[in-house]
Amino acid sequence: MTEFPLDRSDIAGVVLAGGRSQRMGRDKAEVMLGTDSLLRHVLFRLSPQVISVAVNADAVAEDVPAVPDRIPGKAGPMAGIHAAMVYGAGLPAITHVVTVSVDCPFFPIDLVARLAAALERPSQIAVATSAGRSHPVFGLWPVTLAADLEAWIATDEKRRVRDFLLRHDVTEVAFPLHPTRASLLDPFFNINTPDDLIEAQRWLEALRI
Ligand SMILES: Nc1nc2c(ncn2[C@@H]2O[C@H](COP(=O)(O)OP(=O)(O)OP(=O)(O)O)[C@@H](O)[C@H]2O)c(=O)[nH]1
Ligand SMILES: [Mg+2]
Repeated sequence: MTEFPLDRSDIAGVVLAGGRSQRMGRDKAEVMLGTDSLLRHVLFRLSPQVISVAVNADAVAEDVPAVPDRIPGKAGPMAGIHAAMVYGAGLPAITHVVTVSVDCPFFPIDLVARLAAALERPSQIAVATSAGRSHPVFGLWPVTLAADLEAWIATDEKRRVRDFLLRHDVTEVAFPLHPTRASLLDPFFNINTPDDLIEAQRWLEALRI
């Protein structure tokens, strides 16, 4: 039974890194931004926010558990979110998993605290928004939704995270843009291409005091 408010010890974090990185041309988890890989940036941000971390991928270079997809095929990030839910359900005392994407190194340091504070019911999902856009891979998910998500993925329509959310009780949490020395950084800035990586390097510089 979920007790509210949720506490850090109720939540496991899973980094979604199971994509093909086709636009980048090499595994985004291992791409370097400054002196660290994108995966290390994301793990540094996520680890203080949750009781334990894992990575949704077949194998991981860091010393954290790998949580492979359990559903083959074209479910995309939904397969990763499903694997995260099943993983969380198997851990003692975990009621929720938070998912973040390996290609967003600047996500908020209060992501989990704010998503958790927004939840009003055990079955509710919290997702992040910024600048009026929602970021459904940055979600806080009850692990009890795993079977429902698996059944939904198994039907043949086109599957998008947004469509799954439309069928559920969802609360959206708006995060502000982050002031830097240059201009305002969207904390969910997403690195897909080599050009995005160059832009991320500029943001990293702008964030340094
Ligand atoms: N588990 C899993 N995660 C995925 C899959 N496809 C994408 N993702 C994840 O979803 C998030 C957003 O995906 P994209 O930005 O499209 O990343 P990507 O698919 O690796 O990159 P592209 O091949 O260039 O589209 C990333 O965290 C990916 O790792 C998939 O098939 N399985
Ligand atoms: Mg993709």
